[in-house]
Amino acid sequence: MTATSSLVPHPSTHTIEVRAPASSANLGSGFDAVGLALSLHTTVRATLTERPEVITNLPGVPLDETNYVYRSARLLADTAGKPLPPLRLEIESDIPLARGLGSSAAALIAGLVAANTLLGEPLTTHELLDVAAREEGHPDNVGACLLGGAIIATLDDGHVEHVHVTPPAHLGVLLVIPHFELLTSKARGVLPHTYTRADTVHALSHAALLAAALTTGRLDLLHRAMQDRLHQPHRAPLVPGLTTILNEATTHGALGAALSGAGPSVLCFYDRHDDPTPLTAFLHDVLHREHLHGTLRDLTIDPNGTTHTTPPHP
Ligand SMILES: Nc1ncnc2c1ncn2[C@@H]1O[C@H](COP(=O)(O)OP(=O)(O)OP(=O)(O)O)[C@@H](O)[C@H]1O
Ligand SMILES: N[C@@H](CCO)C(=O)O
Repeated sequence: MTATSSLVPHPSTHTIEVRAPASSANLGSGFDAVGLALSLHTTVRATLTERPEVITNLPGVPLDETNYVYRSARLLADTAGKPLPPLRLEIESDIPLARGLGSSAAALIAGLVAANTLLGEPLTTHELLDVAAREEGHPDNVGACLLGGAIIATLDDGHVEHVHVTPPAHLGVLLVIPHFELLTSKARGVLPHTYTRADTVHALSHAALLAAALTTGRLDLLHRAMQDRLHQPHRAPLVPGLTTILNEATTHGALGAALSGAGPSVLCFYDRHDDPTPLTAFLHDVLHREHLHGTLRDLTIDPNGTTHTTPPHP
């Protein structure tokens, strides 16, 4: 069922509920190229209405049309060349903001998908991915959020090419989520503008190995493949405990460790066939030693990506 061009809502399509997952970008060496969808979610219920309205459980985000979800819906309408009718947005999220877990990508994708559905699906899924990647500047978080599982992607001239990977079911994800925010803009601001040839060769060889490890399910390669010199060493001063976790997590049972996205969360992969107790004890110990308040979460990989449903009409 499509919305009419006069935007008079059809009773069955005037509300749409979109569920978008969290994501962890980079996985070490896949800077701006690799993303993994995780089992935390932002849910947006969007309704065509008389006046713009935003309701949310998130602290500190705008409650008007400047809200990022609303701006994303407008971006979709502008890209499709259609007017956006006033929306009521009910946003609920358990993705903590500015922790390297793709909260902004989930907000962006949820707004794009909600508006695309309400306006009669003018854009294909791949076009949505292109719009989202152009908006964020990189395809890693938005690709994983939209498609689920893991994504390996490039962004050239505004267009994404990607390979979608379903990681093995026994790949476990432990996350240290510090109780402080780190804006992506700040964590990108500390990165150098140029790199040596040695660092460039290190980066491309490890990113290639990471892509191969993910696509073939070679979990034994993750630790080596996730090694990175492009961003993590430069961001380490912003994230207490990061260097210790990167250097020592595998000796406590991790398959590999990385800064999650732009941080400050830190991700450890582990094998669900193994007992994670030594790894969780180590991570708690790092938090304690660094006097860092944070939460340890054992998450699963979201295989579905962003989904939408039309709730029953009251
Ligand atoms: N559901 C939402 N509604 C409105 N604004 C949001 C929402 N989710 C995120 N944002 C905005 O995005 C900002 C966080 O974006 P930022 O890119 O810095 O971090 P992140 O996406 O959580 O982490 P990363 O990109 O490293 O994975 C928040 O401070 C807030 O302004
Ligand atoms: N690839 C991005 C993810 C955060 O948006 C970065 O590390 O800056």
